[in-house]
Order: sequence, then C-alpha cells, then structure tokens
Amino acid sequence: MTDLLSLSEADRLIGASLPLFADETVPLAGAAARILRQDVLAERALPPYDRVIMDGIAVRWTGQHRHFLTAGLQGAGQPPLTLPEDGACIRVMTGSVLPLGADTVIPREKLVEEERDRQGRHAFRLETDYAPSPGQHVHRQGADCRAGERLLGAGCILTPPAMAILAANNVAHPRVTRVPAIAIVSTGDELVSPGAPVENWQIRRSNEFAIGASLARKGFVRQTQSILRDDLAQQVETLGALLASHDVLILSGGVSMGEFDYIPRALERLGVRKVFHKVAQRPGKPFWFGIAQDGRPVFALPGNPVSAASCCSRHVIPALLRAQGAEAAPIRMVRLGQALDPIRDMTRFVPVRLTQDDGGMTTAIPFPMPSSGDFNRLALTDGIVELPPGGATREAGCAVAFHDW
Ligand SMILES: Nc1nc2c(c(=O)[nH]1)N[C@H]1C(S)=C(S)[C@@H](COP(=O)(O)OP(=O)(O)OC[C@H]3O[C@@H](n4cnc5c(N)ncnc54)[C@H](O)[C@@H]3O)O[C@H]1N2
Ligand code: MOO
Repeated sequence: MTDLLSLSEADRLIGASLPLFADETVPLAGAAARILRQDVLAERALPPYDRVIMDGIAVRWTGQHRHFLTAGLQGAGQPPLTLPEDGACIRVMTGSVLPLGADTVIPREKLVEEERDRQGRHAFRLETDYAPSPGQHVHRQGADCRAGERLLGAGCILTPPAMAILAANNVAHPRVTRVPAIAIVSTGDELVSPGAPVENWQIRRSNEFAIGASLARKGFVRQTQSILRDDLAQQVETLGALLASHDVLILSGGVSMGEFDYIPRALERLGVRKVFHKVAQRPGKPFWFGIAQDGRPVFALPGNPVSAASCCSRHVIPALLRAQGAEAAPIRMVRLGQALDPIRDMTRFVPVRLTQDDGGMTTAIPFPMPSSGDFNRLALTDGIVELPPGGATREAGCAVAFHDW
C-alpha cells in the first residue's frame, strides 16, 4: 500500500498538469459568480462629488443662524446649485450633490418648517438645543476610493460586492474565464438510464447525475453525458470524439483490475498521458488522472458511487476551480461531532452531515458508509471530511478538512 501516491502528491501532480482555461468577455449582467481575468481600476474618485447623505437642508455653518430661508431645491442627478448667502439654505435630497458654498447638511427631522414669508419662500428653524457638527452628513468626494486605484484583481470570484464594483467603475463587459465544456462519461455494460426498463442483473446509472450536480453547484454548467459499453474499440472512438469537443473529461467506472476495465488503455491509445493511477485514499483508490496531448485534463474516477462522489468533491472540483484562474479558496475546517479512526496508510474520507453545536459552531456528524457501493443514504450528508493517514483516533471536537458534495 505504501507505494500508492499520497494525497498531497496527487494534488501537486494535478496542479502542475492543469491548463488555465480560456477567457472571454461577457455582458456584465451574465458575469455573476464567474472568475475575473482582468484587474479593475477605479474609473474616477468615488464618490465623484461631495454627496449629501441625509434628506434635509444644506447650509454654510457659521454658528450665527438658527433660521434659514430656502433658496432652492437640489435633487439627486442635478448639477449643483449655489447657496446665495449665510443664513440661506437649499433643500437637499440623499444622493444629491452638495450645493456650491454649502458645507453642512441638517436632517429634515431636526428642522421645524416655518410659514412662508412675504415672497412665498419657505423657512426652516433648527430644533431647540440641536447643535450640528460643521461638515456633517456629507460624503466627501474621493472618500471611498481614488481615481485609478486597483479595486479588483484577476482571479477574484464575482461575488455580489465585486459585481457592484464592476458596474460602478464602468466595466460593462468584464473579461472572465470561459465556462469549460465538460463531458461526463460513465462506463459499464450493466448500466441502464433512468426511465428505461431494468433487469435484476443491471443497475441504473447514477454517478453522472451526482457529478453533474456537483459541477453545476460550482458554476460548471456546460455539461454533456455519455455512456460507454465495456468495448475497447467503441471507447477509443467515443472518447476521441469527446476529447475533440470538450475541455475536460470526467469518467466513472472501468479503472480498476477487472477484465473489462479498459478505460486506462483506451485513454492511452488516444495519447492521453497517464499522470497517475491509484491514490492512497479510501474510498477512491483506483482514481486515474491524465492529460491529453493538447493539455485537456481527464479525470477517470472509480465507479462505486461513494468513491466517484468523493473523488469529484476532493479532487475534480478544486482542480477545475484552480484551472479557472481562481485565487485559492481557504480549506473549510469543521469539528468532528463523533470520534473517527483514521486508516494507517491511506487518507480516509467519511461522509458527514453538518450541524451546529450548542455554541453555534459547525460540527460534522459522521455517516460512515459500510461500503463505497452504499450511497442511498448519502443525501443525509453534506459532503466528506478528510482524515490524513495514521495517528490516533480523531476524537470528537477535532478539526478536520471538509469538502462539500
Ligand atoms: N481486484 C481488485 N478489484 C477491485 C479493486 C482493486 O484494487 N483490485 N478496487 C475496488 C475499488 S476500491 C473500486 S472503487 C472499484 C472501482 O472499479 P471501477 O472503477 O473499475 O468501476 P466499475 O467496476 O466499473 O464499477 C464499480 C461499481 O460501481 C458501479 N457503477 C459504475 N458506474 C456507475 C454509474 N455511472 N452509476 C452508478 N453505479 C455505477 C458498478 O456497477 C459497480 O458496481 O473496483 C474495486 N475492485
Ligand atoms: O475506492 Mo473503492 O472506493 O474503496 O470502493
């Protein structure tokens, strides 16, 4: 067993072999959750003008006046009016430019509206005892950012705040990573599609739906599904066509020691270079990974459903996120809700359900599956925890790495 590849070595080899996916420009509205592939500089100082942040009146505060005659109405989106003299005010709205000559905004609720004077002008009186701070309620030009300041860098994910920054800085067509076309392929003469009649010696194919859902959750929505029979010639032909039309291949089944486990041979015939076969992990030991001549990655996962799902979460998804040019996301650590034993010479993956302990901390309740063919209770779980090889029992409360489905 010790000659098997360690998980960290598998990570390193995958990382060193992966291509960087191509980029494209897209309309801003369709860019949410994509990976940015450009830097974004502030279009101009923001806010671009001294911005009123309370509805009320704008005055030049000298401390001499508590009674102000209105000299105009300044709405948001209008060019600045000019305050004529001390003791006058301009009614202002949140978001409007501060009138020229004014320096302070008094909120409407601190004002008492007075009768119109003989010229029909409104007047406002400050509430008794109200003492404004000079300069208050004005968001100064450039307080948020300077013109030309770097606001976003290549590799960031377009989160809700990042989307707002793109819009506010006039990036109408951001450059983002193109969503790769992914072929999800299953192999096996025993497999029958949902909806078709099934014999007692056959099983319904399910891995591709789990893998497809896992990919879709991370934004990898360009997917096709294919089934290969246990026939080497057909596998070579179909895989060749899929390699020509997709950026990534994710296979399941046909990678262990069976008479009909042709996948590694079929891939090598197509010039896909084996980077590794078999990793010191359970489930998922027979995981095969290779790179086609033009650099496209091929992940061939073991067919057992828990193995395929675990390899997808632990290896495939992180690798695809990296190939998008994304900044490395921190590994999520959770606390074990119950003790788990590690495996002496292999990394152990255990399905877990996330809950909260009494202190509100995220806690992982293990749902060990008796075998990697037992998957019909996996829907009770949120993902897997990873126990590195060897060492003592990981007691309840121990922090472990978590990977969601
Ligand atoms: N002599 C050995 N035999 C096996 C070894 C080994 O080291 N030596 N490893 C075992 C382990 S561990 C695993 S995992 C499996 C992996 O086998 P394959 O990748 O070749 O997968 P298959 O044999 O094709 O299928 C295994 C199992 O999974 C079912 N399956 C396959 N595809 C699907 C699908 N799309 N949806 C649902 N279920 C699927 C398939 O029917 C089999 O029951 O090998 C062990 N053997
Ligand atoms: O890798 Mo297999 O996953 O243990 O059944």
